[in-house]
Amino acid sequence: MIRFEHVNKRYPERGEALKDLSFELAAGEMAFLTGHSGAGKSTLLKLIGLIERPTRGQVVVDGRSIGDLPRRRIPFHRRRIGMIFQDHRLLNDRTVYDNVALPLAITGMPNRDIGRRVRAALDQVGLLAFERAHPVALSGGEQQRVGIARAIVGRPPIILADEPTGNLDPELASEIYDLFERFHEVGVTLMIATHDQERISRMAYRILRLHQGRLIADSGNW
Ligand SMILES: Nc1ncnc2c1ncn2[C@@H]1O[C@H](COP(=O)(O)OP(=O)(O)OP(=O)(O)O)[C@@H](O)[C@H]1O
Repeated sequence: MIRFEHVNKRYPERGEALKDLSFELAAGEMAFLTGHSGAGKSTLLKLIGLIERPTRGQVVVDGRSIGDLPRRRIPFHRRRIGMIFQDHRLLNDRTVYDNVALPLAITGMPNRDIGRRVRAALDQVGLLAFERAHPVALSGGEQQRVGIARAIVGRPPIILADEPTGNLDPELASEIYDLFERFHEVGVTLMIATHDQERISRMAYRILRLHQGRLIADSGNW
């Protein structure tokens, strides 16, 4: 589903963020990505989402090398990926409904279909009652779940999460990880970047560990 082949990423002003990175994530697999701050976790996720492009090597998603994907194909590629960020990046002047509807609205989907999809996504994250609320009126955990609803509303086969629970207390974080496991159970491919060592060792999924841009451990290959 996702394959890195000898990938390097160099930021002109900072040097190499990823070095000779190779791994493969199978369809339906759930994996954690960990490592110190600055190890390259966000960069790796950005390469999959085509927010950044590799300097060398290939990133293959769904059997297609995305490095040379024409600009006009990028929106279609991104629609297959739900991205979740630590700071959830919600629009505070829009309702919860509008925030979740946004990725569908820009595809030109009819409003009736959008309504059905948005309510299904909000139901999955347990926020159906909040569709008219504004994000500021919600708790941190609820806001994060709105961000998750927005990521899944297009039913992407891949979910990438970058420190999705960094600002949440352990109980709220557990709720978010329960959700990820539910997505995993229905066949979504997930990669979750986190510093939360205690949780990832307890949850017993594959762990990819970066250190200074190199993959230094991969429990899937042990
Ligand atoms: N847009 C950018 N421009 C220049 N350098 C960058 C950019 N993004 C990341 N870097 C650099 O690349 C390296 C890897 O950063 P990255 O954000 O991928 O690490 P990370 O493991 O996600 O860190 P954290 O856990 O702190 O989020 C760091 O040295 C960082 O300063």
